[in-house]
Amino acid sequence: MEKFKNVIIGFGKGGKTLAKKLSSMGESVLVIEKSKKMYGGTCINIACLPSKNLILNAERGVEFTEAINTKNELTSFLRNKNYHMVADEATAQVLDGNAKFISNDVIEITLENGEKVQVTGERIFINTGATPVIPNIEGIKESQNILDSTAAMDLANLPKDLAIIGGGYIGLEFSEMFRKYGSNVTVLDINTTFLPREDDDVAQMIFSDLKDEGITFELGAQVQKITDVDGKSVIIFEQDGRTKEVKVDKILVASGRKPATTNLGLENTDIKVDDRGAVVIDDQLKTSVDNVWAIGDVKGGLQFTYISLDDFRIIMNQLYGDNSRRVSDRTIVPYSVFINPPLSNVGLNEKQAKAQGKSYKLYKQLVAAVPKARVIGDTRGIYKVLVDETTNEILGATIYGEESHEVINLITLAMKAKLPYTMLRDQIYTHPTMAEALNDVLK
Ligand SMILES: Cc1cc2nc3c(=O)[nH]c(=O)nc-3n(C[C@H](O)[C@H](O)[C@H](O)COP(=O)(O)OP(=O)(O)OC[C@H]3O[C@@H](n4cnc5c(N)ncnc54)[C@H](O)[C@@H]3O)c2cc1C
Ligand SMILES: NC(=O)c1ccc[n+]([C@@H]2O[C@H](COP(=O)([O-])OP(=O)(O)OC[C@H]3O[C@@H](n4cnc5c(N)ncnc54)[C@H](O)[C@@H]3O)[C@@H](O)[C@H]2O)c1
Repeated sequence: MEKFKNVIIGFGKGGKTLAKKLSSMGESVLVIEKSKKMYGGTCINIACLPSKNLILNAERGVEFTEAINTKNELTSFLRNKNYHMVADEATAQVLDGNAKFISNDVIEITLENGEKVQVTGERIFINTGATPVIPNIEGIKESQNILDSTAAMDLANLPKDLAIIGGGYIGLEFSEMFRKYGSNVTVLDINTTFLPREDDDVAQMIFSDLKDEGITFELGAQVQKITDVDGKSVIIFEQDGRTKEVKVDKILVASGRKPATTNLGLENTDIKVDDRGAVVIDDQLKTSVDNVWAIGDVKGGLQFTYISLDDFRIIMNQLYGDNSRRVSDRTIVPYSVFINPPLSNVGLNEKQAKAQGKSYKLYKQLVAAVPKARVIGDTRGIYKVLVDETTNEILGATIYGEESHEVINLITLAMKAKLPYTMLRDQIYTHPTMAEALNDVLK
């Protein structure tokens, strides 16, 4: 049985970065990836980058099938680049196959031709990502019109009528994207509140803007049954005690993603998983077995590419650094939902600050007051920044507005560096930019 210093299961963000780093240091590294179409992992092939490319091209008015072709060219370029980034290292190897633990330190790989090989690793890293949750709805398995986000980005034709089950990250980003390409879109969410974690005023603005774009929302919708009729699908759902239905060409299921641990053979090991199937880790990403770590979505918690990348940093710091990094020191994590304009957040919003009993000063301003928003021609949205009354440090910010996905990183930096909010207020910014709004917002 071949032994490697490092075995990485799954070509995910953290894993590939680790593979590149460790092999460039001369260590032997084996990366096992079950699909040739997934070299480089989820983000570049079927998630962040293709979806944002499609979202942008929808904004630019590109026709749907042309946009899908452009997206395919992009992913194929990135896949090839990512493969070579690892495989071209002298001490690294990429093996195509499905990996499964058969003991704490032995992994069996089923190759494409059905042949099985076993390897062992001095260190093993699980980086298998997450897969869509398919809710238990009558008829969902039988319907020919069900899509996950991957299939939705590979459609040959634009669906005239599209339903989306789930109004979270994927549901919102895809609803707007398909609407812009020309589909009639209905979003069904089981929750009665739209974006329940966001402040009510922000959620209300987004809700009204998306509805103005022509998207239909059915909140508090309990989907009961899906039936295919003449090539279309009828979705029956309960809402406020009434039975309703919607007939569509395709149904995108976007009701969450769960850690990819099924069929990984973890039952053959002492690696613990929680009741949601996530690999249980300690504060340094170690599993319950010595020398086995988990990276990225597979360990549960926040599902973002940049979290997987930061997992890589924690592991490198442990193996070759001063061993100071911990998962629990990752307290300031921003996010952006790439609707248009984007919604971005870092730290506490008002709802959370109130729930925690924090006293805060609130600075807020409508995007309409920002010159750059006029230049862009989209004045929708709001800036909200919460400041600690005693320390003057920023507790959190929500920006719904053009380029918020860039501006939020500036605020994140200020929070991380524990800068007083006055530093951002009095900063010299280039003009015209959305960032310069902080001069006025924080007054
Ligand atoms: C549509 C969509 C849009 C998203 N947009 C964003 C965004 O804008 N920004 C953001 O930060 N995040 C976004 N995310 C989330 C982001 O994609 C994930 O958090 C991130 O890709 C997780 O990376 P990872 O390192 O956990 O592993 P992944 O990149 O998921 O890699 C796991 C790899 O393991 C392989 N694998 C699985 N099981 C096995 C096995 N048994 N043997 C061998 N190989 C195996 C898989 O084929 C896969 O290539 C999005 C997700 C989706 C679905
Ligand atoms: N911009 C980004 O960073 C980005 C973009 C896309 C995805 N992602 C990541 O991918 C993950 C998965 O995205 P997602 O949108 O699938 O999950 P999500 O958790 O964001 O949203 C799931 C939604 O589905 C609803 N839901 C659940 N079960 C339902 C049911 N039976 N019927 C109707 N509605 C139901 C929930 O109420 C929720 O609103 C996210 O958690 C996020 O971390 C990130």
